[in-house]
Amino acid sequence: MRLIIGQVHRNVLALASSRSCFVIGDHLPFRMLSLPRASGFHQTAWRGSQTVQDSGSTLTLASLEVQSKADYVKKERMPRTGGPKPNSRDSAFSVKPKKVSSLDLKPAKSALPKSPVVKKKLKIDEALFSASSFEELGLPPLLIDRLNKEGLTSPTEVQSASIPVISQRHDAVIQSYTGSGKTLAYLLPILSEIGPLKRAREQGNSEKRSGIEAVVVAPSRELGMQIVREVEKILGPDDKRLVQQLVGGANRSRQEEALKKNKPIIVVGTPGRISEISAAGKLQTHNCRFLVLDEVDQLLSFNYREDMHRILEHVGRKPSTSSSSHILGPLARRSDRQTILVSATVPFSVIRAARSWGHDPVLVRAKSVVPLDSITVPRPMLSQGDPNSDSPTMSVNQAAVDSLPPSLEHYYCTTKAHHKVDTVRRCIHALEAETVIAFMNNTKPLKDVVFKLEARGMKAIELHGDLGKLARSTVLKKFKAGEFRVLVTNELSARGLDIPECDLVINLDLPTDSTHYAHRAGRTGRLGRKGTVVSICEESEAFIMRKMRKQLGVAIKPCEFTEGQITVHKEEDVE
Ligand SMILES: Nc1ncnc2c1ncn2[C@@H]1O[C@H](COP(=O)(O)OP(=O)(O)OP(=O)(O)O)[C@@H](O)[C@H]1O
Repeated sequence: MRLIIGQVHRNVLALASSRSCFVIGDHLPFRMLSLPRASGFHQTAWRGSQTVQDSGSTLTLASLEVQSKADYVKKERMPRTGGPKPNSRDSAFSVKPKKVSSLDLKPAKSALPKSPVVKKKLKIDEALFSASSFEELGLPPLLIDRLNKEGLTSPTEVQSASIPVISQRHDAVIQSYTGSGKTLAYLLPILSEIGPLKRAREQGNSEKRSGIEAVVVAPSRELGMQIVREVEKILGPDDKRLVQQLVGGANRSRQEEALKKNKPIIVVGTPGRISEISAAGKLQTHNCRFLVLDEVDQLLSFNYREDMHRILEHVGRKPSTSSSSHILGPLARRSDRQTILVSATVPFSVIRAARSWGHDPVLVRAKSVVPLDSITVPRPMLSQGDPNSDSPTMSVNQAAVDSLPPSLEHYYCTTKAHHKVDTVRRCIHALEAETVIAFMNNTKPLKDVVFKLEARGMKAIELHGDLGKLARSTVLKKFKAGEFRVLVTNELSARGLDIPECDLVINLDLPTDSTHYAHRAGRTGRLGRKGTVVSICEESEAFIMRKMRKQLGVAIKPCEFTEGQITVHKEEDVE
């Protein structure tokens, strides 16, 4: 059976008006952002303070020993005066009907294996694209040429909002749902300023810089390499040596040699490797203008504490000779670099961290830009003492809600543990899924599932941290090329991984919370394509799915797979 994913209806009038009037929150006059009029940059007609939710567990900069302003003004949430709520499903889309991106029309790459599975192309949702063009956003002509050569002709909504803000040198937190184009949302304004495609400066107005000008940090090797490919694609074959990967698991001395020989302008890597090479004195980032933390909420977690501390302390910070900077601490030197924090899930702890960098930081979403100072502590945090209030984790859930692409369908089904693999097979057949990512929590049972799927005639391959870097990239290459139908993996692949053809995500083990659910789910439905998420659990775990449905505010429908069909139950039938 085929699933029919309904078109998202859009409120034409509301959005048309949001394009013509740029209403900024009370705290930030329009001129403060000094954005080019022609940018087509806008926000919804939504005024007053915004609330971003807090995570009790995530580390803040303060806990990384970076001084924080910590001025959490406990403002009551202001009523909205009109226009759609920024995170509402409908408001996540623009109005203008547009042509399908030419990316979909691109011929298959010649590097494919000899007999690849011919997969159907999933249609990109054209509504995800912004009304403004790359030209209107003020990108330099050379950069636009390169984008066009790669089939990128229109910016997405979040790119349209981010590019002018970053070009105006604001520190920014970029939040938008998975697969909405956040990588280019920060790379394009950076590559407008550095490297061979940058905008021409008026004579006498050019800043002389040398060395590394941008550092991008990502939590996994896979995501790091994916960002490197994206930069290489834009720089083009002649200049791709100007980006250097510094991911863990790869040969460190080769990376150090490449830094010396190629003189890159941008490095992309994982926290451990970047800080390791920096500590060894082989990576000079004092002149760096941009520091990007992709998947920032994960990077600020405890695991990365020491490495992130070093990166935040060194990137874009001149070695200090005066004693004053020691007295004043990191805030005294923070204006040297522009800091960009990116994630689909932005808990309040990230907002708090970003505030400590100052430099007019703003929160950028697909249709809104607000100063961070106008964002208040979320309601559950204010009412922690209230015995009737939900726990503070409720606040993390809002971040997860914001990150879910609207084009997804969610289901769950129950089965006995030893029938799970059969259920996976029946699910894939019933949904006619061609590119499936199945998530599990542990590595050992994961290998078992691959073995059982293969034994049932389904091409499956494993991806997890026990594999070396080379093996991991080979697995991904093969899976992307269509040699395997199912990728069985763990949390390693939950963030950032971009496999546009993925039409089904299966949770073979339930994710630990709604944030993990959201990131896993986001591996499908990329760029508004259709996507389905099926969680397979035991009867005794069904309550978790019902709880998650409540927290995420999306319909996660109970279902079963029989005779090649999906049967969707009404919730009352199973409760
Ligand atoms: N303007 C554009 N036109 C066409 N395709 C685009 C455009 N911008 C980005 N894409 C493509 O959209 C896909 C998703 O982009 P990207 O990986 O940056 O999403 P994301 O928002 O960072 O997702 P996640 O939150 O999962 O990391 C990629 O394949 C990317 O090449």
